[in-house]
Amino acid sequence: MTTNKNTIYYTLTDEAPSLATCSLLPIVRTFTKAADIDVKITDISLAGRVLSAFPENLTEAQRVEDGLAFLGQLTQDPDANIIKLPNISASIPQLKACIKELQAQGYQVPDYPEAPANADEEAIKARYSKILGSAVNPVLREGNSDRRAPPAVKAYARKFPHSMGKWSKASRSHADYMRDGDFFSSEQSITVAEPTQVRIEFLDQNGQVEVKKELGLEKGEILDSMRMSCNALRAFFEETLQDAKESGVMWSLHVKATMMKVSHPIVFGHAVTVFYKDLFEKHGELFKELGVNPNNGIGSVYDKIASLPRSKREEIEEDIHACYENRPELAMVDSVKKITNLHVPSDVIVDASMPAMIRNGGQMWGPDGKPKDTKAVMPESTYARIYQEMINFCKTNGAFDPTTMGTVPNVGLMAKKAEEYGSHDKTFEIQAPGIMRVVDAQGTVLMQHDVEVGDIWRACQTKDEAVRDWVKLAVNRARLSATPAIFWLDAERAHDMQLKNKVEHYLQEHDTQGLDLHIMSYNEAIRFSMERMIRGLDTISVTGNVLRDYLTDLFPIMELGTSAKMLSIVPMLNGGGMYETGAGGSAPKHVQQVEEENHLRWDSLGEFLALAVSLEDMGRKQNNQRASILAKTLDAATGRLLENNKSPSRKTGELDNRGSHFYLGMYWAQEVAQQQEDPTLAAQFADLAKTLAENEAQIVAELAACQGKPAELDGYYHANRDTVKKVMRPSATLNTALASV
Ligand SMILES: NC(=O)C1=CN([C@@H]2O[C@H](COP(=O)(O)OP(=O)(O)OC[C@H]3O[C@@H](n4cnc5c(N)ncnc54)[C@H](OP(=O)(O)O)[C@@H]3O)[C@@H](O)[C@H]2O)C=CC1
Ligand SMILES: O=C(O)CCC(=O)C(=O)O
Ligand SMILES: [Mg+2]
Repeated sequence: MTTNKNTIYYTLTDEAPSLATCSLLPIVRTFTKAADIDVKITDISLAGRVLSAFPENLTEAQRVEDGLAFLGQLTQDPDANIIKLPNISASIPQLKACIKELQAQGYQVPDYPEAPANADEEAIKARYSKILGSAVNPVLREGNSDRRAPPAVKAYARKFPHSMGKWSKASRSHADYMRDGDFFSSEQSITVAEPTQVRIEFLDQNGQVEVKKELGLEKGEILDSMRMSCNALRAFFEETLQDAKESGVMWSLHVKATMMKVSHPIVFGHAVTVFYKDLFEKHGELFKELGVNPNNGIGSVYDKIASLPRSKREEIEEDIHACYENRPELAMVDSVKKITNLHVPSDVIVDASMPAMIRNGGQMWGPDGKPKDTKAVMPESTYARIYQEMINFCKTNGAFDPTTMGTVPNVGLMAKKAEEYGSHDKTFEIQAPGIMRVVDAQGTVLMQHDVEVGDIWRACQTKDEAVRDWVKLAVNRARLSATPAIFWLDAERAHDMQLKNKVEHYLQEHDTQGLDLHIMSYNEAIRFSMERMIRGLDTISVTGNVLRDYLTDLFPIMELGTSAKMLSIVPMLNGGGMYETGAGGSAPKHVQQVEEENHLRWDSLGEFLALAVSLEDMGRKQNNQRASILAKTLDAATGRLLENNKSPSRKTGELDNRGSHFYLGMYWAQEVAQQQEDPTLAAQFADLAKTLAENEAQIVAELAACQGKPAELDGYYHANRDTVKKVMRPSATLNTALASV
């Protein structure tokens, strides 16, 4: 691998962020080339990953580099400097749609074989399984996570607060979770003293052993195992549905089928077959023949029945509608298009969906398009309880106030596929009654669970090195921000107690004098943080991987309206840096708005913040003074952009993503032109600063003129880059000004 120390690797991803990149990069490169920095695009989009997985199916000209493999290696390089935008963590329906689009464009990639009929199809499925779900982040995140709202961003939220729904004390919204039979209630955990080999085995009722997986564990590594009972899960869904029906509250499901890519789609599938029980009972045989997969949502039924004769299809559709009669109202993703919460597993993703509901006064959208109180069902009680705590808090204290509230940054454990990130190949849906167990080389049983058909069993690994680095990061962050830091570790969780030992041990490696560090259970920790937050005080949350994911949407969405405005840094274990843009996803709804009205409401603030720290790092590590100047001036420009409220508006016709990029470019050019550390550099940008300021009205008008009409992108997952460039760069005046530098 040849890498250049003066290169920033900027990822090309999917949906809204990839559109934004087409407009932002030409501006960024205008600046970075003055510091001899190359900003290179690396394709890790879903379509790019599909294409690179099947080179033999493509012509020479169609083949693409495996961007993810390249960046995966780069993460080990101490000079790595990567800017990572959010990418699609694909559900099966998203993957299939992407494949279909590529095939229509002439790429002969194979169909996704849901039920492989032979060895070839097995092999194809195995290749695709590496692309499904959270397939990018665990590979690139070779470090722990440091996510926070910089002071300028907090100041912006205080000056221009987003709207918050009102919380009524009489709200009936609540989180509902399993009280027994879930992963939480069965979790076991060990730490191995020395490097060792273990086997994950299934022991059937006849005493036959099947080795499911062999694992090498490092010294000090933590291994967890847990079981979710299928019967308990289904009974729980049925109870929650009946309870919601009787009490007249809406029902919604919140899982993370992308990150927990094996276990949560199965959980989602059970919700579908319990909610539409009568339908699946009546048509079970036919659905099996048609290949309906409830784990893909009720959308899978609609897909598969499309080929049936009209009368049969209508009968089934009527049976679907009949299910709604006996069930509570179901939360909707799009009530106009009749897309429910159970349509596809990637539409409602808990990290974003629960905060959105809480921000909205505890309500979600009902089938009639009206906001309603809802029962938010999250089977895994491990994490669901924090949402109930926040709901209780809002019922008592009212909605949070963005103009006065403090902030809760996060230091999250995720390096080296920590915790759930590494669970995919160690998660099993049980096929027969028996025992799942972890056995060492000597045959000693280290952990075991009785299991029944349909249960989900999973194991997770956490490396000692990752924990040690996480503790260090927490101590440094607490010191740098002079803020109390809470380790969220639950005394009732076996895994957390293993972690606690390590935390206590590794804290001794640091000077913690004067720091305010605590270890608290999740409920205590969230209450403590919220109590402080409404008094304007800040509290760092130091958490495991799933809470990292959940909290870095939950708090920012209350504080800033969106997690897109977070600074999100991954200091890599080997010394390199990855700078993520915000803490949110790829905003599919935003693309729809572009297609319909040519307005992109994506806020690139996360990209601006990430680029500034990336340049700062480049300046320091490569001794590139111009990079340091660009970092400082970019920060100042971002501050002005926030101060003057030049962020994208949600409304078509008003300033959008492209307009905010123009303002960033103008302010940045002005800041560079004004600085005195490097007069040659200042002179280089004086003309641009002047031209952009003089043509501000003209450029803004050109950027507004294109809006209000549909925009054709020639593809969704694999849009034509030239077409997208035209759509995203409609101002001739701006383009000419940039080209002249
Ligand atoms: N780091 C990563 O790679 C991540 C990837 N994902 C992936 O993203 C996709 C969508 O996930 P989803 O759970 O819907 O979450 P998103 O964060 O994409 O969307 C939730 C909502 O957040 C708001 N939002 C997010 N980013 C921005 C932004 N930059 N500017 C303005 N508003 C923003 C939008 O609200 P509004 O509609 O009100 O404008 C959006 O509809 C999935 O494929 C998921 O797998 C998700 C999280 C992280
Ligand atoms: O890896 C993923 O699928 C999602 C990651 C995510 O949501 C996050 O890091 O906040
Ligand atoms: Mg997230």
